[in-house]
Amino acid sequence: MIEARGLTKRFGEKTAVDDVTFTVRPGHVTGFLGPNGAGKSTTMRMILGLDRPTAGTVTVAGVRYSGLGTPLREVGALLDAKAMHGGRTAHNHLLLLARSNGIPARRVDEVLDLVGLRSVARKHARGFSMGMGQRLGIAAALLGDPAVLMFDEPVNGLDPEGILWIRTLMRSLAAEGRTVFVSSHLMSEMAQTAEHLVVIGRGRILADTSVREFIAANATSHVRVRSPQLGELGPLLARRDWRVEVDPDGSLRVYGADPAAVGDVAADHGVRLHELSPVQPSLEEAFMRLTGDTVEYHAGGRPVPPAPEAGPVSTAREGGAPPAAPPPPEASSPDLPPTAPDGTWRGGDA
Ligand SMILES: Nc1ncnc2c1ncn2[C@@H]1O[C@H](COP(=O)(O)OP(=O)(O)OP(=O)(O)O)[C@@H](O)[C@H]1O
Repeated sequence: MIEARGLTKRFGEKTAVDDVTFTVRPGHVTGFLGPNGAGKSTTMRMILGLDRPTAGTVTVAGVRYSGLGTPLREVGALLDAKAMHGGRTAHNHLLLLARSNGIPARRVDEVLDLVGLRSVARKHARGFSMGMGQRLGIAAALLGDPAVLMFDEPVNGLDPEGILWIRTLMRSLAAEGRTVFVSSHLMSEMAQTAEHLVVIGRGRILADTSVREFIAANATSHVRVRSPQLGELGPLLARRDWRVEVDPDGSLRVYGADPAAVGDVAADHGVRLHELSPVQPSLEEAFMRLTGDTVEYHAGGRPVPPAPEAGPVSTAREGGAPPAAPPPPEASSPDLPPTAPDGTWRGGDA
């Protein structure tokens, strides 16, 4: 268990972590999400005693990191896989760590086996690929067989096989009853790995909830519709109590309706459909919606799709408007009547 209470870190004028309180529980993978600069690494560094909190406390198994006699036996962490001594062999690197934490030398071979590095155990780590470096970092984290594990961006730079391996490993470590806390920018990956989320933005907790509840609270399902007669169909759908948006590829998103109801409207008016499919919201969509106005570093890219006006938003939201609506379709098809500036249809008069 990791417990942060009122945890705060200021670097001069900059408040990197701002009065953060959360608990990471054993038995499932907890994802730690936030835009760049949100305060994830600083929080993890404070958990590991690498940064001293300006205020508040954080404990592992009820004890501050500095109070842990043999820390590797309590908490294993992968913060920066490149931070190891490249001049040592993988075996020696782990052996030194084991000795300084009172861990028997035989455990080195066990973890090398576990991460698949046994065959390169006597090679210098400086010659390792990114994936091998990550595996060695994970071997170090597992060395003391700790009940608490933390991984900062563990799948960074890994190939699909490596990503799958880490996902399976994290889930099995959690299934053994360990506390697994992992940060990542890869939403699709987190959606498959984590059951619980702690979301941070500009140093503050934005959400602390299950993945399922997080998606339900911050994004809404819709029906995707493609038709060669969108010019007729769009206004017909918009006359209902549904919100209809046009995607850049010319398909429609219908919020508030189920596919059967949309299909019935089309059939009643003799409109042909080429696609009618329910779309479940993704973790990425929910994350972008919740954190959109906490992002510190923006690229000039396409804004996130909006959820319906009446759609639920997280009660943990710090305030401020949801992210901007998408622009109208770039190239208007002859079959598409004009849309409103927010990309929605104005029903009733087309
Ligand atoms: N040693 C430091 N000195 C000054 N500012 C710092 C220091 N470390 C972090 N910061 C600032 O604190 C904020 C939080 O940084 P942090 O690295 O914790 O964010 P993060 O969520 O891990 O970001 P990323 O996803 O980009 O890794 C940022 O604005 C960062 O510039």
